[in-house]
Amino acid sequence: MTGDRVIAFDRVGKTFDGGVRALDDVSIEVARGEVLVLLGLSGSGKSTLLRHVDGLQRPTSGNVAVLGEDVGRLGGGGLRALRRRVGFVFQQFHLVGSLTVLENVCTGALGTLRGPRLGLLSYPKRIRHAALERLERVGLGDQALQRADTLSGGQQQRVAVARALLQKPEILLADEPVASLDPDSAAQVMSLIAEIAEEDGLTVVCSLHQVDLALSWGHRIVGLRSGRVVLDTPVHGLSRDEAMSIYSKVGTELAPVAVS
Ligand SMILES: Nc1ncnc2c1ncn2[C@@H]1O[C@H](COP(=O)(O)OP(=O)(O)OP(=O)(O)O)[C@@H](O)[C@H]1O
Repeated sequence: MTGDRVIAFDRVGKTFDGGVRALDDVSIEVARGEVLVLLGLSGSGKSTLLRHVDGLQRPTSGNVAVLGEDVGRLGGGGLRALRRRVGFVFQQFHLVGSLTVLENVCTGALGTLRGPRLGLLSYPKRIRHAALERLERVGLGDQALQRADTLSGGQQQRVAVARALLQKPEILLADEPVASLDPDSAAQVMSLIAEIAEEDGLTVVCSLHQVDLALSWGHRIVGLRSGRVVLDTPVHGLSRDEAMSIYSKVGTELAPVAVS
């Protein structure tokens, strides 16, 4: 790993109230521009790991460093500043269906604006322009003034990606961003994310359940099982069977593979 590392988990453990050990001794580093895909069974800790990157959750033990900040030690102001540099896309797109597509993208700037906003014109012109530019980038410039709930699922997720990109994040977190989409739309959204990552040098950490998409669009796969890293390897040269073995519930644990 070079000095261009933007995320570093050092022996991170997370135990929730009630005793669930969601992350167990997780150490991973992510380089700038890398597209890292998290794979693992439901409940293996993928969402919990993502939520530690922008401080939505804090480790019980170990250390999380993101963009040079020790996330566990950040206070409210520090966390808000970090979150302006880290975009998040979720499985459920979290758009406001009754608002236009463009206004939904504008809401991505709310963290930088004072006071509430009501209506598209309440956003500064520079924000509206930037939002339209992001929409064009995801291929939805023509739909800017449509209600968000008139779009297909794939289109809505592309709006959510545009919203996440509004603040020019350095890291994009995506928690099962294509789980609700049909295979074609899923491939489109993943290809879009990978393309933008490549063009902007954006670092992406994305959880997926679709191994084929992970192999097509990821640079590297980290496999989690019961909160532990059981596979950490570049996608190049990884077979589908090796990737699928993350999901086997029985048998020996896979040895973590060192990443150069
Ligand atoms: N806030 C919480 N309080 C208590 N337990 C939690 C909390 N969040 C997650 N867990 C538990 O931590 C473990 C890991 O959950 P997590 O959501 O990170 O898994 P996941 O791999 O993202 O699953 P999925 O693929 O279903 O989204 C699970 O056992 C889950 O029930």
